[in-house]
Amino acid sequence: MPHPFSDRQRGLFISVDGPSGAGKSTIVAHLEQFLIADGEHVHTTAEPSNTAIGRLARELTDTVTGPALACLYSADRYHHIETEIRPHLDAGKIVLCDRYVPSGLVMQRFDGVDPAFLWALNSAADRPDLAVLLEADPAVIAQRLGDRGPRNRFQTAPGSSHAEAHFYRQAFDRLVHAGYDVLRLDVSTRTPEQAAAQIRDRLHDFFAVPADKARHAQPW
Ligand SMILES: Nc1ncnc2c1ncn2[C@@H]1O[C@H](COP(=O)(O)OP(=O)(O)OP(=O)(O)O)[C@@H](O)[C@H]1O
Ligand SMILES: Cc1cn([C@H]2C[C@H](O)[C@@H](COP(=O)(O)O)O2)c(=O)[nH]c1=O
Repeated sequence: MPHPFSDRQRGLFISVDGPSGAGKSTIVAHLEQFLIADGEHVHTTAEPSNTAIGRLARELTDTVTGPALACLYSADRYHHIETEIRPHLDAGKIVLCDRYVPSGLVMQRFDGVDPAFLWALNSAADRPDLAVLLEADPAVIAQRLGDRGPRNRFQTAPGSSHAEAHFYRQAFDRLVHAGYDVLRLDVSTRTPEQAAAQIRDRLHDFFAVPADKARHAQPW
């Protein structure tokens, strides 16, 4: 049996992003349960965070647009890193984050914000040990959103699923260029359980790395 993650001196930071309705929250919940069953110490969080800045960002998303909203989300991200993500990593936990930098590179594109500006805002955020990007056929996403109902203004624009898929492809290139370890996972036909199991299997690669040599999330 490989050593449990918890043998590591510092935890692991895993982010999960992807199109609205792709299944991020459902998959993160399954992954958390799998890891807990493996005996790991897990802290699950999300962005926008459950702090004053995060709540403000969520509340203002329908009325504030463009660079102002992008700054609000990145302010929330840096505060979230400082007050929640790093402390739990320092305590040796696996931190699962539902939306992170990739969402910051994608969602504000709907308001026409320059991708270079978005990268400048987000480039100093701690790099996850693994950034999972969910992908799905835009028609499948549109169907899921139709069944569930839109939750934000980004999901109501016609063709939003195709635009979001395009923005995510560009974000993938940016992140890989910046040295992110990215796992792309197509969830068009996988169940959420299958997707979570695949992420857990990918995390097993980290077992093989001795704690003192393990890559830590570093500011980029
Ligand atoms: N792999 C899947 N196959 C079929 N349905 C799924 C799958 N994953 C999620 N769903 C369903 O799609 C809907 C959206 O899932 P979920 O809320 O987890 O997505 P999300 O990416 O977190 O959405 P949002 O970005 O809006 O928060 C839910 O009704 C969920 O049950
Ligand atoms: C991190 C982040 C989030 N958003 C927006 C996108 C959605 O409107 C909400 C999150 O909704 P969820 O159902 O809780 O996933 O926040 C954003 O615009 N930019 C960001 O960086």
